Amino acid sequence: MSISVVAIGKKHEKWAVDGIERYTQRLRKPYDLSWKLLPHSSRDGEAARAEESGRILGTIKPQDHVVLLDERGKNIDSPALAKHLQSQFDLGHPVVLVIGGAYGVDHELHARADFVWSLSKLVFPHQLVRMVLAEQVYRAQEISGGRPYHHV
Ligand SMILES: C[S@@+](CC[C@H](N)C(=O)[O-])C[C@H]1O[C@@H](n2cnc3c(N)ncnc32)[C@H](O)[C@@H]1O
Repeated sequence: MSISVVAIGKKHEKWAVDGIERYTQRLRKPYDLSWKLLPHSSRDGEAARAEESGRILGTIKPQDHVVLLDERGKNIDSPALAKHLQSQFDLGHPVVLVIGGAYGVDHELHARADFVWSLSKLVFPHQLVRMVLAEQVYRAQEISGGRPYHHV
C-alpha cells in the first residue's frame, strides 16, 4: 500500500517533525508513507506555480492515483478517506498526495489530479498540511483495520 506525499519545500521544519514522526512510526505494513520534498521556485506568482507544478508532475507516473490537496476541493470525512485509499490499494494503484507551494499549483497539475481534496476552507501552511496528512493516513489505517483509534 504505497502512499507518497509530494510537497514543495525541502524538509520538514523542526516544529512539524515530531508530529509527522509520531504518526508515520505507527504505520505498519502493508501501509507505507514516503515523502518527496521538492525545492521551491526562486520566482514568484504564476512563474513559480508553473515551475513547481512541472517539478511535481515530473515525479508522477501514469499508474499513480493523484490526490491534490487544495482548499477549494472536496471535503470528505475520515471513513470516506479510508475507503478511498483502500479502493486504490485494491486496484493496485500507488497513491500520491500532492501539496502545492506558496502559490498553489497550475491547471496542468489540476487536470492530472484524480481527486482534489480540501481539508477545510481555511488555508493552512504546508508544514501543517504535512502533519495532518500523516495523522489522517494513520487514522485511515486504523479505520480499515477495524481498530478503535477512530471513535465517532
Ligand atoms: C500555503 S498553501 C498555498 C495556498 C495558495 N494560496 C493557493 O492558492 O493554493 C500551500 C499548499 O497547502 C495545501 N493546503 C493549504 N490549505 C489547505 C486546505 N485547507 N486543504 C487542502 N490543502 C491545503 C495546498 O496543497 C496548497 O497548495
